[in-house]
Amino acid sequence: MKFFLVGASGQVGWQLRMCLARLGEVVAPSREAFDLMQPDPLANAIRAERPDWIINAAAYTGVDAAERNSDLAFALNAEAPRHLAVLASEIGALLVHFSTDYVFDGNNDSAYTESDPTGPLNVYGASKLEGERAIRAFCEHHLIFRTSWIYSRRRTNFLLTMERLLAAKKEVCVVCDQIGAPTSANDLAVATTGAIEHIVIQPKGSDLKGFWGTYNLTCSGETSWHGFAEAIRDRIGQTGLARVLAVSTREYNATARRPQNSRLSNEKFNRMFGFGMPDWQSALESFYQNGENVG
Ligand SMILES: NC(=O)C1=CN([C@@H]2O[C@H](COP(=O)(O)OP(=O)(O)OC[C@H]3O[C@@H](n4cnc5c(N)ncnc54)[C@H](OP(=O)(O)O)[C@@H]3O)[C@@H](O)[C@H]2O)C=CC1
Ligand SMILES: Cc1cn([C@H]2C[C@H](O)[C@@H](COP(=O)(O)OP(=O)(O)O[C@H]3O[C@@H](C)C(=O)[C@@H](O)[C@H]3O)O2)c(=O)[nH]c1=O
Ligand SMILES: [Mg+2]
Repeated sequence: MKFFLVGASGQVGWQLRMCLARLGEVVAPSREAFDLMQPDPLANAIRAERPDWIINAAAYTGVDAAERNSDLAFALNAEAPRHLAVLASEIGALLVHFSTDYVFDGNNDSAYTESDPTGPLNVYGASKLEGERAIRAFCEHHLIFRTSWIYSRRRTNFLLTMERLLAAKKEVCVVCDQIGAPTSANDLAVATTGAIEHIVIQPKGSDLKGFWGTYNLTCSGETSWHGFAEAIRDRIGQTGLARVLAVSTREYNATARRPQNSRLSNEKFNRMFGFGMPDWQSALESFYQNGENVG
């Protein structure tokens, strides 16, 4: 089995490259080999490789920056997935794509299910929603995993920002009124690989139709960004770290609006694939105890 992985240098892509190798050959060209903004070289590379699966872990993930770089966000998060979906259909490949809690407006009282109405509050969320729609429209055999609050040792993420601020400052102000589930890139890659494996091992001739579609996929449980920051501080366990002060979304006043409720129900994924993600606290514990890429 052959996987063509786009975005292998990102948080999720990096972990996927290692996890997917368990199931088959992973072709993961570097950014130098192609740019998602130029669809032709990428299409040629994919046609030449003829992968069984195309995995898209690339995206424009700067949430605040997207507010002023809307064209770039839509090019990478909506146009590029559309090209990949058309191509996947053309060569008969199966397509895996990732989306976000930020497709929702956050006004729900309970955890979002896959069929709840969307309503992005920011450009990043709107561009990701358009990417989802393109994939559904152009490639029937797809898996879209909506995840949230990803952290890893790579690139930029809230955990790395907190580690830096906690060591450098006396006080760090963090919003306490946005609720969601921190999710380790490693756990997400393990679960994605497990889902693919579950499909691949279905008896020959099985109808796979029921598997295709959109799934929430996050660590289980919930906290606020403030709760996450406190947990990070506790896990670091050094003395002399900054205090974590709770502030409201209004007080923090970020550039982009973000949903108050980012909770995603994982019930559909757990039911369809027969396993689930760890809770966010034990995932964070394992991240600090064991590092990434174990187990
Ligand atoms: N980060 C998060 O908290 C969350 C992320 N997601 C989604 O999960 C997926 C993975 O996110 P994450 O791992 O954090 O992303 P990262 O920002 O860590 O990585 C982005 C990847 O996209 C690649 N990329 C960006 N622009 C281009 C381009 N023009 N051509 C080719 N490749 C490009 C980057 O390559 P390069 O190294 O060359 O820049 C990198 O490999 C995305 O779909 C994201 O929307 C969903 C919810 C939460
Ligand atoms: C750095 C920082 C952020 N915050 C707030 C701002 C915001 O409401 C929240 C998170 O801020 P960040 O900018 O770190 O994270 P953000 O870029 O909003 O993270 C999002 O990224 C995209 C890609 C996703 O898909 C989402 O699931 C989510 O992970 O925490 C503080 O309150 N204090 C701080 O010191
Ligand atoms: Mg950010």
